Amino acid sequence: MSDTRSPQVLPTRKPTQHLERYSEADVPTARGVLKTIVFRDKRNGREHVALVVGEPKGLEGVPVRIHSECLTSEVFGSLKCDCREQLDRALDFVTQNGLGVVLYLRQEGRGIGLGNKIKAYALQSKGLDTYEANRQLGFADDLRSYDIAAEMLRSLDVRSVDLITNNPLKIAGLVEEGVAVRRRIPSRTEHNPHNVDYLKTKRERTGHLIELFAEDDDTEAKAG
Ligand SMILES: Nc1nc2c(ncn2[C@@H]2O[C@H](COP(=O)(O)OP(=O)(O)OP(=O)(O)O)[C@@H](O)[C@H]2O)c(=O)[nH]1
Ligand SMILES: [Zn+2]
Repeated sequence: MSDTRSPQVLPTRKPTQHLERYSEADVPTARGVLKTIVFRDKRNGREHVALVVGEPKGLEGVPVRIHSECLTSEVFGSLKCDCREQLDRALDFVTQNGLGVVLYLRQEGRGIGLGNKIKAYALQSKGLDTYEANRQLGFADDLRSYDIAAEMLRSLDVRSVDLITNNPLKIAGLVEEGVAVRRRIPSRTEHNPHNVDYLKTKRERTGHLIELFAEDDDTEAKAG
């Protein structure tokens, strides 16, 4: 992953306080020790996790991945999306860097939940794309909110973030919640025959900054 500078936008929204910092412990993993902090949402009891490497307190430009739960890929190895690989790459990055935070948010299926995501997959197997399937089920394209992530970052006293993402709406959502985003770090993953349409749809419908093919690099190089 390499750094791509983007201008910082000033925060706009008043901070919320929905989370209780509930528990924390050091957890040994194959990549090294991850300080694991659980936050509980007082509104619904949902538990979100901050995995912390190093001491980000008071620092600017902390590498941060805000990752939305995807049980199907992360636990069962589904090839329909690139979530598991994005999580793996982000954990590689922060552990090798010796500093960084991965926020693991329980917003499965962009917020519609596991059961509805599987309903959406059933519709996709009949030809709908990921957003059309959501709409047919009566949901908006993306139900996630970034107030939770912003609150977690405030609790960790992270001053500004270098965000590991391809999603410009995620950057905008965070800034709106008062997080200073210093730059974007692209989240590069491989495509496969099962997820290539999903990745293309994200790129076309929500402007995800994904390079899928070799010619994408050529186009960018020519444009630049
Ligand atoms: N509703 C729905 N959710 C999906 C589908 N495929 C993956 N997801 C969920 O999408 C979430 C990940 O969001 P993405 O839009 O892939 O990526 P992002 O987090 O917005 O952007 P990045 O930061 O670049 O990864 C996870 O919670 C997945 O469970 C789908 O077909 N339908
Ligand atoms: Zn996924």
